[in-house]
Amino acid sequence: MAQCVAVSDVAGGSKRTSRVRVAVRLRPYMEKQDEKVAGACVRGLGPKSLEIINWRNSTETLQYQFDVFYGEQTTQQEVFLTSVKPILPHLLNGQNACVFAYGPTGAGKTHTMLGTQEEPGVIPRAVREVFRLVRVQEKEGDDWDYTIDMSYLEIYNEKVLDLLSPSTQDLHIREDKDRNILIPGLTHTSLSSFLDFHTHFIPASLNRTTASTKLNQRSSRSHAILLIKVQKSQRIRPHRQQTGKLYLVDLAGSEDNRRTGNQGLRLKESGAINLSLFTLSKVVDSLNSGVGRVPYRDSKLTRLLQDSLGGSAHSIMITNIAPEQKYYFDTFTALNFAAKSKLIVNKPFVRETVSSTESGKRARQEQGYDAATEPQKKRFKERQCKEQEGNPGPHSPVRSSVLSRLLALEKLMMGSPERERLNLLKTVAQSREEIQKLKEKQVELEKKAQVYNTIPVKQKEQDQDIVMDTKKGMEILKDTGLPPLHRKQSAAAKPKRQQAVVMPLQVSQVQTIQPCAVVFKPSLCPSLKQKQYPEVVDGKENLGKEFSLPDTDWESHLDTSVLEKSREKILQVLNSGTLKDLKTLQLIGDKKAKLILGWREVHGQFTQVEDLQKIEGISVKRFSSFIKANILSTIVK
Ligand SMILES: Nc1ncnc2c1ncn2[C@@H]1O[C@H](COP(=O)(O)OP(=O)(O)OP(=O)(O)O)[C@@H](O)[C@H]1O
Repeated sequence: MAQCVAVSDVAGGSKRTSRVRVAVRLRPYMEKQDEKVAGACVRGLGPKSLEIINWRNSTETLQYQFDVFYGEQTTQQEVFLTSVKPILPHLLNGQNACVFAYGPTGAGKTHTMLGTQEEPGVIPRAVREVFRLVRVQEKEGDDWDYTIDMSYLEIYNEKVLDLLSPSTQDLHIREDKDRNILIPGLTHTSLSSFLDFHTHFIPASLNRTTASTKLNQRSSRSHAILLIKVQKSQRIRPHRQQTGKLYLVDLAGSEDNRRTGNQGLRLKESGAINLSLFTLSKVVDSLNSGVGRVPYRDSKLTRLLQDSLGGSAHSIMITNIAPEQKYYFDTFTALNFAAKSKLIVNKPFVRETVSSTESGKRARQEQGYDAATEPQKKRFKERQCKEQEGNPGPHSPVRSSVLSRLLALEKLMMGSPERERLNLLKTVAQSREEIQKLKEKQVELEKKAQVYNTIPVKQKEQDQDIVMDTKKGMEILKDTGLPPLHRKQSAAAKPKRQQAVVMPLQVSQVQTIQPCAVVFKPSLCPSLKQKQYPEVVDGKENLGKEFSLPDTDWESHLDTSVLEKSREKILQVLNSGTLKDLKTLQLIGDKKAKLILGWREVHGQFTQVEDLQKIEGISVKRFSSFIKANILSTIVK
């Protein structure tokens, strides 16, 4: 019978828990030219900390503390030596270990895990080290026989596919009565050396589903999980057996479909990728809070990683991030996810079996799943090694005292709720002030324009000359395409662009929709001014209140640049707004705002405002009311 023995019981030492170590790796800038122009949005502060601009308030930065921070210059060897090598000896003691690379697409996960021939990554280095450790044990002549085997699978579009025996068959994930996770039919290939591993791994890697997206020429479209199993069997009585499993996981990247340019199948793949990563984050949340059911079953990925997260494994998560401004929100999300994962506590335990009739029977049953595909296993059968799945039992309950200590730490790290609230209030107050100033400026300019209309033509011409004299004025006149009088007004009325750059870190400031100085088509100006638009109650879905311009051609009355600007602003709020920001949009109430946040979490950013129609309950008609209400409210305020 399988016995779970706590490490402390085996070693006789003090009770220890092992938490998931979290490392963050920043990849170098890919385009040096871009680096000079835009600058990085994130930077390291020390060997464990980094900072990123706070998008809510660009005068602040958010600082994060992790177990390790690897800057752009960090080599593959340093990553391996400091984060991965230390956990590998546990495999030879019947414990599990897991290394997984997380992060947005194109941030360097595959580089970290697989690397290149010149710069091999974690996978080849770790497998080589496992063989070295086993050889050392064998040389020392202990009482154990060791065997090493591998399985390699990918989760593509929520299907589990065998990469060692490629087929389109979706393998089922089963759980036995001891809550071990099994995959009947998955190939287990015995390995005799590192070279042997290479022979099987390289062609299998080519079976992995990759495709080109706008952001990454060879983007991984699946989660790849390599499983290395070390089994040891005692030669003498009582013939104990231990199994240690090493999971090496290259997760597919979280994707922002606006930037990946995904469509059709790519979009579907992306949906599956984001959904499983979303579930992964829910699992992490649930483990951290220590309450409720942990939703491992909600995705294949989390089901397979069940014993690596919150379970028995010694885990390290390497979060890969990119420095470019265009990755800002992906980086921000990845860092927050990583900060959550840091709070998980794993309690390692040894999986040990004592050879008996019962265990022998069970081992034969499990072997039945994959014996046909393993000719090399015969070599090891000579050593009379019976396979025993080494999956751990139910995940150890996270100790509440540790959790509360860690949660308190998180609170400190992320800033207290009070502080957050004050910051939000400050932002709202600043926005209101800005709106007020813009309104005043607009009134003032309208007055000037009226006075201007009463000035004799000659005087107007002189004034125009003044504008035309300056280069800037020339550009403005050219841009607006309006008669001189209007042009002059619009040029002056253009709101000062808010400084978006904070040196040395830079980020574009996200603004909630604010009234801006707008350019009406001349014919529309008087009519718009006369119209009375109903106030839409802030944060409520006022479906009954419609603007009185006709539904169909209202856009044709507006200048295209104004329309574009308004749409851009709406899109910006949709993609970056908080729940509160979203509720400032016309016709978006609490429910819709939450649906938008949920959609964003799963699918990434909206490519265009029309994407809103993909959200449940937003029909074509409702969308057209939404767009009309929001554009017009921006203009009329
Ligand atoms: N630390 C690094 N040093 C040098 N180049 C790197 C580093 N990290 C990533 N790169 C390069 O950046 C590009 C994207 O990296 P990679 O393919 O590993 O990203 P990814 O996160 O795995 O993306 P996806 O999820 O789309 O597969 C590759 O050309 C890779 O060689």
